[in-house]
Amino acid sequence: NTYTFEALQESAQYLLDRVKMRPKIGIICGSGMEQNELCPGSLADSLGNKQCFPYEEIPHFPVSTVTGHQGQMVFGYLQGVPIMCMQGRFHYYEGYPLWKCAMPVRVMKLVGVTHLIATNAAGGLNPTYKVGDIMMVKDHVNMMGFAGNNPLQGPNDDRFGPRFPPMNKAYNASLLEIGQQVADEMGISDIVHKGVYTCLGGPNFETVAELKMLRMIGVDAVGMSTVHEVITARHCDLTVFAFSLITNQCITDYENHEEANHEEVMDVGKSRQSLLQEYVLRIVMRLRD
Ligand SMILES: Cc1cc2[nH]c(=O)nc(N)n2n1
Repeated sequence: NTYTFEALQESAQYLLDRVKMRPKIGIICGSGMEQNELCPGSLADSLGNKQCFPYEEIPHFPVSTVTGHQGQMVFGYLQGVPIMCMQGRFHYYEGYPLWKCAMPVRVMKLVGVTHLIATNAAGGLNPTYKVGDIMMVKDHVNMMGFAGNNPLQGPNDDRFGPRFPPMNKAYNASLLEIGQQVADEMGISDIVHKGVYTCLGGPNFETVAELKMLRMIGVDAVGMSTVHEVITARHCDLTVFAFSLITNQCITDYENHEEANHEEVMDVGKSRQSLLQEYVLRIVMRLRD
């Protein structure tokens, strides 16, 4: 892991020198596999007097050579609340090691962020989930970690956190409560669920056999991000809330010849954009109070 504490301090300092605000909330805007931008330009655009920093401008940030679309760190105000928002993230399937994918979380920490809201697109494995539903993550299965692929492997820097961080309370209970209350307020509790998320390396989608196995171990939604960012966030003691937009229903029987097609997934993302923004905004407002 070439991102020493000092290197990441330089990344953070670069930003701190250029923005006056000191955000306490960091948002990772999901964009699963070039699918819908969960945190569309519009969320970042709706930030008041925002400042954008393309990743390649920030010292030590990974350069997204693969995806083509340049990610950026956006600072701005959401209804008066200072926010630091990652627009576009790094994925393992693009060729970045997990510690590279998760380094922006440590930069958020060094900028002074205390709360992380992570969003992603995921396949719905729980049969009660519909395309377009939201699943608040109540727990995760670190599938890649089972094989030892972990963002924290290698020497530990105690300035970030402990060598053996607990993960039993990774997803903050009061934030989950707030997420539920906001869903109730918005009258969308019929499409908001609480479930278990797992992250696979990708880039391929899963086979039926793999999905059956994941279902057996209690997974409700499957994606290719978020777990390593949350592990890194908990390591440095950020309070975490995460949710998935269900962009397709995982096919768990051999007779069903449907396939998640890109267009359908994009439409889902677009159709849910304003609802997701409203959802995140209300949660942010509650955090401020
Ligand atoms: C972003 C995303 C969406 C899906 N759908 C799926 O069935 N399996 C996945 N791994 N992912 N990941």
